[in-house]
Amino acid sequence: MPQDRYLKEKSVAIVGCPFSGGQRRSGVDTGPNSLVAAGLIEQLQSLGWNVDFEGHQQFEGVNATLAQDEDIGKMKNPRSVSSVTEAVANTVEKHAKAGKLPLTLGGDHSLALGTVSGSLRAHPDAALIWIDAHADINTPLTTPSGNLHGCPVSFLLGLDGTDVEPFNAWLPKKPLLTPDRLVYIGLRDIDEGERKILKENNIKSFSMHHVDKWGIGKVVEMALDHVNGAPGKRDRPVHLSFDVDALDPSVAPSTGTPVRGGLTFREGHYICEAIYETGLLVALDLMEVNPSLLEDKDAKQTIAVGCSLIRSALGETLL
Ligand SMILES: NC(=[NH2+])NCCC[C@H](N)C(=O)O
Ligand SMILES: [Mn+2]
Ligand SMILES: [Mn+2]
Repeated sequence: MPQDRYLKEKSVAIVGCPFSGGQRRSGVDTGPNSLVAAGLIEQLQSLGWNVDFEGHQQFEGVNATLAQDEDIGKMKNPRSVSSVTEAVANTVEKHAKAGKLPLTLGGDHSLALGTVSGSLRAHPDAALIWIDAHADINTPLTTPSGNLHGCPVSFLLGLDGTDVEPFNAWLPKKPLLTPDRLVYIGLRDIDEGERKILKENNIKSFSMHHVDKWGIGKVVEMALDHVNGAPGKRDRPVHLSFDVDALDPSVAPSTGTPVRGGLTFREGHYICEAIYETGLLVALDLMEVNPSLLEDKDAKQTIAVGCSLIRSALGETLL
């Protein structure tokens, strides 16, 4: 049993975020409730975790804001995304500083601007491991869609174009994250502007090509080596942000932006297991589960996979 080095006790705080304003398909806001209704709390308790859950986040007034949230430049719903992510940052920071592991359930991936900000306030040296088909590193200038779920990482790094209203009212002037503490696994759909950003900032990225070439075991090892030094020397806290669309659509079909050629069921779970084994995990996001897409059986399958990824990241093993 690995030691959870940065946690005061074996406590997980569930931060359910019923929010969909970072993209344009409705239903992803019902993800958190579906995961909890599928028995997630009981499952984590049986793994020996204290589970702290006081109901999903309320996001006071967000529906009214969403209804009249005019674009700023290319950004869609900027005020809603900004106020929600600011609130999530405060919640995640509070739990992390209390020595608990915040588990954020999305909702769309724009929420990670909040979760990672919160983690980094509590653990300034933390590394970010981003599992996704997409890099979500567009800036307000490069975004082809205007959807802010494609942009959270650029804000975390403080890239050109991210010093914009309303976000600059709460994001720090000096970014909390540096490119050397970020690594991607699972990429297979990135935009032209993102490709340039990844290159220019030297951001370590393992695409599906690399997973095929080296296998998932080696890829996770290299990812940890990059953000966290060689085994034995690893001590940086890790924030794991998992977009369920990293998995192949045959495994996790109910998500807003599926891309074929993704991680298998086992590859996805292996990543979670290996990161748990480091004992360094301090926060986990499970994002982009959208149960309203497709048929009921696809939704059920995606929710079940979401729960089992979370269990693996929180220590479930076979033997
Ligand atoms: N979190 C996600 N599913 N992101 C998809 C982003 C898609 C595209 N790169 C965009 O910026 O619009
Ligand atoms: Mn994605
Ligand atoms: Mn994503």
